[in-house]
Amino acid sequence: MKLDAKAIRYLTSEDFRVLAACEAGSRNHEVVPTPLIAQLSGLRGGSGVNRAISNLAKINLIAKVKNAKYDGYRLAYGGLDYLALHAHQKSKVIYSVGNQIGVGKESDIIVVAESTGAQRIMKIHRLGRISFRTVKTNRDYLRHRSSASWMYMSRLAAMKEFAFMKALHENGFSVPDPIAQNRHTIVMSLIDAFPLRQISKVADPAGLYSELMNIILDLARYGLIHGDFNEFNILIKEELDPEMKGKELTEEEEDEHIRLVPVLIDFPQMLSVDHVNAEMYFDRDVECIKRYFKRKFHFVSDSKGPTFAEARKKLLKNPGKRLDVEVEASGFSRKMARELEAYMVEVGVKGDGEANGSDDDDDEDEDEDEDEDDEEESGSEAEEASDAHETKNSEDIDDSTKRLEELRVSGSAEQ
Ligand SMILES: Nc1ncnc2c1ncn2[C@@H]1O[C@H](COP(=O)(O)OP(=O)(O)OP(=O)(O)O)[C@@H](O)[C@H]1O
Repeated sequence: MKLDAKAIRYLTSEDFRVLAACEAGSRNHEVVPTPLIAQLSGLRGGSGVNRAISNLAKINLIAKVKNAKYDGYRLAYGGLDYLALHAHQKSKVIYSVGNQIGVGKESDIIVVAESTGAQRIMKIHRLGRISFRTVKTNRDYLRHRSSASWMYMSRLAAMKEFAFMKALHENGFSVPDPIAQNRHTIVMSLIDAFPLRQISKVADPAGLYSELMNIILDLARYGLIHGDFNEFNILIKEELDPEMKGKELTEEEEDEHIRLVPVLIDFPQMLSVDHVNAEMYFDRDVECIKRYFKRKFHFVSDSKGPTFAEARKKLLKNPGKRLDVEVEASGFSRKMARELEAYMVEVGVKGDGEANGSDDDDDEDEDEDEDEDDEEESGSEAEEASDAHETKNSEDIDDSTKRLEELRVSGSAEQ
């Protein structure tokens, strides 16, 4: 399921039309019959369609399936990736594709660039990765689309993440710039930073801790709970104090004037403060930071940390700014939110459900082991991070710049 963009250059506009036809057909066909693909592609003459089909199947963008009644094809993950990439390329959001820098449980994180060479991040949502076989297919939200559900759920996750990132960005929260969304992908600015998980020393843990708690409270003031507020989803940017910029500083002076700026990422599980379990999610976000600071930085705050009641009070003092309501109105409807949530709870995506519960336990064990080494800080947290949370390092990104694959599509000029 890894994205390999190399073959995109050799696809013609005809190939893309057939691929799009396969996508369209799979909305209501488990296996899309070959004649329907031909019809939906709008291409006249069978030979072109057949050539395109065999091309696409050869590079695994579609897969042949023999049904009891007829032969046909289904769109593979790679096919959906190419359709999304092609769309981003046509709208000039992406010009080339570089390294994969992160593999989450439900996403791939890839460095891409626009034509000027400026780097961006593309996040490909892959909700089907935690096999749909674990999901009972008699669920309402899957009943009519059992094979297309990975596509649908991944698209919902991307839509939701983009809508929230946009709302947060517009309201001054420190999040990546949302650039575009297509199908199951979003494109955002690249944050040159490490996840909190990889930061081994913090000069002022109390300061960073209270900043993070303030973010949780600010979100609630805008009607929102992150729902997965943890050391993987908080990137820490190092910024020089504005008044020191442009001055010649020694390394020590520079260290003294560096500020740690948290940038929040990963929003598919965000929820409203009106959610039935809002308090539980709010408390879990707070607890997660408390626990992490204790374990990692041996920091325990004097205060108990914010409560949901306090957050509510803040919200009442600042009525009118409800991003949960704004996002709903912007197109990510309540029905979509429910469908995505039902899926996430069922398969244990994010903080929910049993599957994730056991993950948390694993993480706990792993971190306890780490604790023993903590006195002699190894500084190699990145290597210790689990595969599920493989993360950025600057070398990967530099390396990626050198190896960007251009996305020129042979037929694209005609379109
Ligand atoms: N805009 C960005 N700039 C730089 N790095 C990023 C960006 N977005 C994501 N990353 C990197 O990719 C990693 C995974 O991203 P993210 O948490 O959004 O994916 P995920 O699939 O939800 O992960 P998981 O479910 O495993 O937590 C992050 O920890 C971060 O290191």
